[in-house]
Amino acid sequence: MSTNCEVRYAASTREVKTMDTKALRDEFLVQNLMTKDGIKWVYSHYDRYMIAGVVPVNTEVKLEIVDALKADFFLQRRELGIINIGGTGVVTVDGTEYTIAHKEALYLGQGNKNVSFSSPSADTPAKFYLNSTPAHKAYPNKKIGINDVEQIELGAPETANARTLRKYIVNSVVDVCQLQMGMTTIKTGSSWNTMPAHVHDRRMEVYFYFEIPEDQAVCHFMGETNETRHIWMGNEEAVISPPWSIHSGSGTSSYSFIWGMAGENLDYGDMDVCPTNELK
Ligand SMILES: O=C(O)C(=O)C[C@H](O)C(=O)CO
Ligand SMILES: [Zn+2]
Repeated sequence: MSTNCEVRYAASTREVKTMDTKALRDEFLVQNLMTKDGIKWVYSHYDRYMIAGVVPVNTEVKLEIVDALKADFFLQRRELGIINIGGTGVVTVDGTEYTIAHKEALYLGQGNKNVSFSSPSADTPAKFYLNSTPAHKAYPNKKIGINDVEQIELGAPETANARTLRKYIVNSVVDVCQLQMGMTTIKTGSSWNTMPAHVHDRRMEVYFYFEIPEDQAVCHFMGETNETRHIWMGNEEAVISPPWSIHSGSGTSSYSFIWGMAGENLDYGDMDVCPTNELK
């Protein structure tokens, strides 16, 4: 079993304007996240947000401390959101087992010491997507089943942005310090997520794209509204969105993504919408 952690520093708007394709991808794109029998973390200096994937197949995978945290245990000063995009899995937290089915979630508050991930079936392993943020208070752990999520329909076929947005870890569903997570699925025939685009300088965000067919891709848009950039993304890849950046995408097929964010407030609706015809 292995745990590793890559640290990504925060880039400024001035720096990003000068980046070529490789530099942009190295800075913001996160590939090969879903690690079999191990955990790969990316620690972003934007709001000290941590992103990981774990696919327990043959062994139980422990949530191990990483050096970047300089803590006694992983959740000593952090909270953790977990969404399972694979087969049914089990998360064991200080002796309590939570069975997490496909597209169910678990919130773990600050202070939990022993956390591990396992799959009842190696043929259909769980695929846990993990986001973690600094926490100042210990809120109770909570499983979020499919009936607990807040679901809203957005967009329309006429504007190719019809999609279903599901809020899993938001403060109207579960008490949190700063973490918010949810899932958006684009309807067949539509391609755009988060269009009209928005910026929320109060919060950074991370998108994890999945359910992209093998031979298809999503073009993710980022940057300032008058200086946008794009990153082509494949299945089960994540992209870091700085607080000053738009985050939107258009796929060559339908797809889903998990959004996660943290920062100044817990107000999901706090967004500055960018008029579509003013994007450059
Ligand atoms: O499709 C959308 O719109 C989204 O999923 C938007 C994200 O939830 C978001 O950017 C929240 O700030
Ligand atoms: Zn956003």
